[in-house]
Amino acid sequence: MLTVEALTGGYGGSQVLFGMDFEAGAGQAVSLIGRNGMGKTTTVRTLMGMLPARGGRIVLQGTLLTTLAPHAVARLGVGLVPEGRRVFGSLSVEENLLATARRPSSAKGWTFDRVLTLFPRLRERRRQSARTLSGGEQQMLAIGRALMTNPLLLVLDEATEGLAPLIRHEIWDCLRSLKQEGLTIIVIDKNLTEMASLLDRHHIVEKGRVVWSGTPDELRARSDLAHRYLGI
Ligand SMILES: Nc1ncnc2c1ncn2[C@@H]1O[C@H](COP(=O)(O)OP(=O)(O)OP(=O)(O)O)[C@@H](O)[C@H]1O
Repeated sequence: MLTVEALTGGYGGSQVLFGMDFEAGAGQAVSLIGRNGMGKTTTVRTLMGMLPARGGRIVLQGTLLTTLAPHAVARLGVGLVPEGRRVFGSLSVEENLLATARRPSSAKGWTFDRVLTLFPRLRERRRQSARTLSGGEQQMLAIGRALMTNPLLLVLDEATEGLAPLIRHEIWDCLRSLKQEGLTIIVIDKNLTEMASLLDRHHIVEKGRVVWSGTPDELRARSDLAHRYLGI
């Protein structure tokens, strides 16, 4: 579905990605984990076309993404829930959702009504401006906005950061049901235990490359890895 091969990139004079390699099969959920500053968000920005790749390839269902602009990547079916929940604060919940809406390609696609059914809290607050929502509600809105683009691949960068445990559980439940519907998911997150039941595979990122990958069970059995690469 998605293949990232030997990807290099960075900002101006500083190289951050030194040959990222990973895959997400159709309908799989995979993680990028690792300590701060190791290149996870930079990988996401490069995948989305927000930063140019300097080398390597990103291929989505046979299409090379590496040279495409962000709007073209989004149109091919990659939906991003960015770090820091960037919703439009002055717009209402409804306006935020309609701003990214794309006509569903099938009857099963995401519509305004379906997103509000997934997140009933947003239905109650549909006319409220986004900046007055709680952190958890803004995160639900950020996920809802990404779903309104009817993605094939959903990428979540620290989607549960700073949220209360109960709200985090709601978000994981939502991601599990999206996966059951066949969506492919990439998550960057620090909650290893909570994400385990969603994920098929973890990828540990260290200094701009994947240094280990395996199932959540395999990671659980390797406390040395968690200590060395995740600082746990
Ligand atoms: N806009 C930028 N300009 C220059 N350097 C940047 C920029 N954004 C990030 N970096 C640097 O790139 C490196 C990787 O950052 P990145 O955000 O990809 O890490 P990360 O693994 O996602 O960590 P975190 O969990 O802290 O977000 C860091 O050294 C960071 O300081």
